[in-house]
Amino acid sequence: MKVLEVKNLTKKFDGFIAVDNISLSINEGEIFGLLGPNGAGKSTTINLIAGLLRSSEGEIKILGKNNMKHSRYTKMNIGIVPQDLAIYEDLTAFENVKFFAGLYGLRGTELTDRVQEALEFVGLLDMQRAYPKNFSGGMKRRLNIACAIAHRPKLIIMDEPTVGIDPHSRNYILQSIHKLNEMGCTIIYTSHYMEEVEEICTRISIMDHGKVIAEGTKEQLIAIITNTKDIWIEVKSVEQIDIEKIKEINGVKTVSLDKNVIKINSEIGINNLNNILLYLMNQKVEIGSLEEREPNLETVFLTLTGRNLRD
Ligand SMILES: Nc1ncnc2c1ncn2[C@@H]1O[C@H](COP(=O)(O)OP(=O)(O)OP(=O)(O)O)[C@@H](O)[C@H]1O
Repeated sequence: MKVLEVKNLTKKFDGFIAVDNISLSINEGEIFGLLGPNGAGKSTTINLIAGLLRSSEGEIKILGKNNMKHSRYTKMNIGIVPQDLAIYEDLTAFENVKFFAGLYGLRGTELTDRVQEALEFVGLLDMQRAYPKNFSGGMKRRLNIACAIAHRPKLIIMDEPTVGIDPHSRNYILQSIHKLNEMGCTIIYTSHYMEEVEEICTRISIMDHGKVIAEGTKEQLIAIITNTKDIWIEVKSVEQIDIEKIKEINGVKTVSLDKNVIKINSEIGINNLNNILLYLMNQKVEIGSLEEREPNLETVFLTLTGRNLRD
């Protein structure tokens, strides 16, 4: 069953195109990743799906129904974990989840049970009477998730839920996504962290400048650049390096600098390592280490756009 169908979706803000004619189709049970740098249009897409923004063009169907014409039905079936925390500091953890679950029409003991179930799910049941103002960033984020799931939505949308939180909470959140998925929820997960998307998502759309530039499983996306390899060279200093000169070396497809690591994507079958090293030696660059790596989604993004995901 299709949980979400997006057809030719476009959103303009005063003439600026934030989402540019994208189409997506997400099946029940998927953990779908929207990967892209800041400003790619991920949050706008999510706000359109959630019915918080009206599209300029295109159609969105959730569980087969148009999200604007059947807004109550679709809202009942979606849980949104927004990028910016949406919790009330002067309500307890319990009252926060109760407030959001109440908006979905839950009442009485069913409401109390669902609130406690959601708090238990995110590991905050012991803290139900505490006020979130005393919570760590990760705990607030987990409370935000509890608020989004208490009404047991079929589709859960998480907008960069691990930004700025400690590793313990991060792992907790990633594990909870797997658990929600095992319980039958379909998940849309946006991030500009390639590692997370690679780790948890069954299928991924790469967005840039409002467009979907590639879509598939991690393996399918990497197959786009299967005839290449990555060479990472750690150097002591980068001042003497001219990236454009390395790009001119036969077989080199992309070159980027990540602090003091030169990341080169190069065609397989062309032995150009000597030339690359020769260039660096001529520039009197001291080499710390050299590593050949399997390409990952970062390389896919760089190959497709010429830029790093986290520029
Ligand atoms: N209400 C708005 N009015 C005008 N421009 C907007 C509005 N909302 C978003 N934009 C612009 O649309 C583009 C896409 O923004 P969006 O927040 O969807 O990107 P994103 O991929 O979610 O990035 P981030 O991770 O930074 O949130 C950006 O250039 C942003 O400045």
